[in-house]
Amino acid sequence: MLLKFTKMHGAGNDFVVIDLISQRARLRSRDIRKLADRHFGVGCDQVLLVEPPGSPEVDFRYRIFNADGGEVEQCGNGARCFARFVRDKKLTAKRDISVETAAGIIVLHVRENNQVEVNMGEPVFAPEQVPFEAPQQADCYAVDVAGTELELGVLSMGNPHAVHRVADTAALDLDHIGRQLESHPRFPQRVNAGFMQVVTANEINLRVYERGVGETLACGTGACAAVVYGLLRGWLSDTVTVNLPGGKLSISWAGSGQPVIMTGPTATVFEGTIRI
Ligand SMILES: N[C@@H](CCC[C@H](N)C(=O)O)C(=O)O
Repeated sequence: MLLKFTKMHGAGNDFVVIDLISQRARLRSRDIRKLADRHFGVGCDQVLLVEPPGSPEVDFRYRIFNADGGEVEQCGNGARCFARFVRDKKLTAKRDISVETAAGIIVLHVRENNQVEVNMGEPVFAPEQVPFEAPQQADCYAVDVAGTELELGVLSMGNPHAVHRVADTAALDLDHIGRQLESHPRFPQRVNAGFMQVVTANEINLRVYERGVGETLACGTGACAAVVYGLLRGWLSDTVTVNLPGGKLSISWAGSGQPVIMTGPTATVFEGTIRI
């Protein structure tokens, strides 16, 4: 079967986006892994599926698969590319687009300058909902990772995140520590592992070892999680520029009971067809 796709990225976090409204296909886990493979396929961190809505309350259904073939609940950079894609393909003319994800409904707003603002919903801290094994909820947790005790913020942005503050993100051996944290036994569904350096109260540097992928050039939900954790610890103010290896995101959070708002760029790289 020939499948049409679009290659996109948001701050370097790259995607193969597939329109399953205008074409029909059933993608198996091995098809996703092939699409994501940087040598034998197209290459991406995540495959995003654009599907018709399951209910009249929303405009589209948005499904996300990591490069390892596993379906996941949320992807922030992907959400921005999703909004750009459905407008470029004329699947909608709306600037406010509501989409159903495995983590609930999120709302995407396409600005005049093509930057997309996403209401990512409220962060969730209850350990059992992350999920994370802990006797009770706390602002931070001491977790032994490969023989080193790390102080971690743990929360869900629809998907699980652990965040650790470091003095210098450039000095990290992320492949080692990120891999160990991603599959730590206290995270039964594994975790996205973020390492943040506070530059000022309005700026951080962040590197993320993503669950099911490895280090990515940017992680939107990871940026949200880092800012939420930094704000709760009193290190950050309510609007923060997050410098990631592939670009910048702006994250705002007004505190408990409020949604996290993420703004950032999107880009289309090329379009193609692949035999699956
Ligand atoms: N790149 C993402 C997150 C993608 C999913 C993640 N790897 C997971 O397994 O939860 C983003 O921009 O948020």
